[in-house]
Amino acid sequence: MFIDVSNLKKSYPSGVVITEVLKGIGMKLEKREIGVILGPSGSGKSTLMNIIGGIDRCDSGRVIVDGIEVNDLNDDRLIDYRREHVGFVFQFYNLVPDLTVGENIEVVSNISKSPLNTDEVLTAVEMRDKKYRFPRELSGGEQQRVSIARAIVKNPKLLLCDEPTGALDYDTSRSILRLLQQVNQKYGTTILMITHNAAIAAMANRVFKLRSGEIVEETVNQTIVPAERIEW
Ligand SMILES: Nc1ncnc2c1ncn2[C@@H]1O[C@H](COP(=O)(O)OP(=O)(O)OP(=O)(O)O)[C@@H](O)[C@H]1O
Repeated sequence: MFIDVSNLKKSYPSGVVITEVLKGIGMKLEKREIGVILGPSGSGKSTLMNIIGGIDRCDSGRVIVDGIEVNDLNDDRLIDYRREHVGFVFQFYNLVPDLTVGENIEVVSNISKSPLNTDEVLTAVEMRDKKYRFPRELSGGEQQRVSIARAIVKNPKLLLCDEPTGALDYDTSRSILRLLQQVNQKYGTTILMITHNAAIAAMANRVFKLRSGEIVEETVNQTIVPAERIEW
């Protein structure tokens, strides 16, 4: 099992009370699968993803990613884990405005152990011809393509996407989802994606529905729908 989460709990203090945001989550995802997390706002989706990605820590429970017991890592090892194994894509692209597209990717590849070639990933996301542009010269969809290139250049085992199409229009969203499916197939990257859009679940192997910090439904799709055929 590539991702194996069990009995994961996390609370945050809010004022004088402590709110339990994750109430004993269990979930599994196989290597090379795409998993989608659905759930209403505030249900704990980002918290769960951030703990799997080593951005945040759980209070109790276990998170094992490709044999690495993430919850046991000290701070230095957690940084190494994030740097070597996990790519992140967020709703907002977080590109460095003063660097070109190519440079935005190279800042990551320069600190990676076994990076892919910058031109290769730019070609994979169909942005090779925009290598010398600055982020402000790109559309939202193009910026998201660059942020996906930046996430995959380190050749991560795991790509975590938090509402990757949240700021994009319909057609652009579908092209980004198609790109994520291509990355999954081309590089064998396991992908876990948060979305509000239930239609997107059709492109996933497994779908986890989260409500108030609990997984209330898990679906295994027998047929995976290509992103370009998904409509909403
Ligand atoms: N650092 C934090 N400190 C305190 N409370 C937090 C913190 N991070 C998240 N929370 C709370 O935890 C709950 C779950 O937040 P989370 O961001 O995981 O939900 P979500 O399902 O991803 O929501 P959305 O779809 O709106 O992004 C929310 O009530 C939020 O206010």
